[in-house]
Amino acid sequence: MQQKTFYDLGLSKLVLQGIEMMGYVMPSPIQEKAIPVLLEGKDIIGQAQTGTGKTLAFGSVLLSCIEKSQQGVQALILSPTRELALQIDEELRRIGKYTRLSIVSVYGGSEIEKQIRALKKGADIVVGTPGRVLDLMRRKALRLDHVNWLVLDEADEMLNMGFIDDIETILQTVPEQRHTVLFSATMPSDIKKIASFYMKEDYQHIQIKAKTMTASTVSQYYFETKVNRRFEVLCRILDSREMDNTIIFCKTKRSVDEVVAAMQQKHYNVEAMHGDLSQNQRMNTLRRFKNGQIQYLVATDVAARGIDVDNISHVINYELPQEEELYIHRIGRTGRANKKGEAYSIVTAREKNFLKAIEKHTNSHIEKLEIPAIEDIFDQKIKELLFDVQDTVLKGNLEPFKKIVKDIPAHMRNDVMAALLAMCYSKRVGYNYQDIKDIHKNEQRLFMSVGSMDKVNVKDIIDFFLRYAQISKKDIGEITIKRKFSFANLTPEASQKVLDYCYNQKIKGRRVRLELAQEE
Ligand SMILES: Nc1ncnc2c1ncn2[C@@H]1O[C@H](COP(=O)(O)OP(=O)(O)OP(=O)(O)O)[C@@H](O)[C@H]1O
Ligand SMILES: [Mg+2]
Repeated sequence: MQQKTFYDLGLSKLVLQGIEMMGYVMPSPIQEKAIPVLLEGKDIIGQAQTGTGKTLAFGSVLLSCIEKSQQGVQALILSPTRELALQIDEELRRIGKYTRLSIVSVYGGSEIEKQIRALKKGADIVVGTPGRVLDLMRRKALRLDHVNWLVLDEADEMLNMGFIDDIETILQTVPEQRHTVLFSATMPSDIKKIASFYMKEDYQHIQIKAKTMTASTVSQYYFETKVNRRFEVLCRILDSREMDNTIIFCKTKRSVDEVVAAMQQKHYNVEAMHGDLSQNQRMNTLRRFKNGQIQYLVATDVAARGIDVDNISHVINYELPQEEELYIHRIGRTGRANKKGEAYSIVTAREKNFLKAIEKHTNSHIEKLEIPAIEDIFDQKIKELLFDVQDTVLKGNLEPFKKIVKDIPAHMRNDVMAALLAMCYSKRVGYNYQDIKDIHKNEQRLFMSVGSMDKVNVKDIIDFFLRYAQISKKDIGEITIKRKFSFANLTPEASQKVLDYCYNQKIKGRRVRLELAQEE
């Protein structure tokens, strides 16, 4: 059977024009199946893997069916987060570019007055988060009595405990004679039961069956490590791989902040994303991430559902999520619209069982990888360096430098080139190659020492700091070891270096404390 094009589905001419402008030719499987049924007027639960175009599946139908009228809001789309509401709004505007329907999005953390004014001007479609929708209803700025289409995006999340009361209240004011449309990549059976309660009896569950529940284009791996080595493993992954945009997920806001601070100390281009940040900060961060100004985003699960950034090459679970479903949504931020992506999870021995449960639940294979070695980091960084060299050659304007090269005796050029590479290398990674090898060797010993105060091998630690901070023994005066360490008489720069190091490795706050005291 020949695959259908968008023209075969029954969408309106203006919507087809919009889709054409977006550059899409073939509908995805969920679009092909769901659009005709929705156009017939049936209620549906649409379930398909992450990144397979569910937004356009419902968006194109709403925009085809709704006609401009003065009656009030005709469609309400609810989403669990502000970012997602805004993203749906943007996608609808692209699809509906030629329809002249007015779309207003409403979400918390943003000036309500502005949203009230926008609604007053007349909205055909409203996209919003439940909290803000309720608020606007109570202020009588948003009336839902002409709503004919109700869409719950990320339906299972919306019908979950956290949102259900709000959804119930909203539903009581939406006319019963309406189309109810639910979409998500996941639909646990207990939630499906709740869902059916809100839908017409003859609703259809349209499910695009795939071998796995996780996106087929995402390869999944895990690294096993000890709890206190998580950050080190994260850095090794980041340093040994070629990555575009990458999202790193943590369980709590606090660990997001900790990871971001530690990464920034190491000069990664990284920002945080979680619910405690202001709406402006969140929007700003997401925008900069989307246009590539930020390479790494460390986030809680607020960024797990629905967020569509097209150049995310990797997702890393710094910590596993609470639920199996969330794993599916998290790693679904990569491998979207048929692109390839990779997902890594950093797990401890204790979490292995849960990882196995995720594998079983999603019917996917999560392959174990060895923690990247220093040599892997070396290979990757040299590759990046040589790439930059190539770029510089292409850009040209090297005449003054070429003159110098000419003067270097031929038999020395190899050495000089190697030295130049070594210099660039140490600049790029912060230390020279031999040193990193030693640091990592000692670091392991240090980590072992961290656990038990009594057995700390003081000499190892001191040697290690001497090497790292590139200071000589004479820079250090007395070292007192009581219940705390005290490095007396360090030069301020040396102190700073040691402090930076401690901070990086998150020894700070653990049982070993290094106290740096200046001479009195
Ligand atoms: N027919 C199509 N051809 C190519 N790209 C498409 C098509 N339909 C949608 N897309 C694009 O694919 C990307 C993913 O779509 P969308 O965000 O709707 O996925 P989703 O199924 O809702 O995923 P999630 O479960 O993560 O919310 C978007 O950038 C969208 O514009
Ligand atoms: Mg979606």
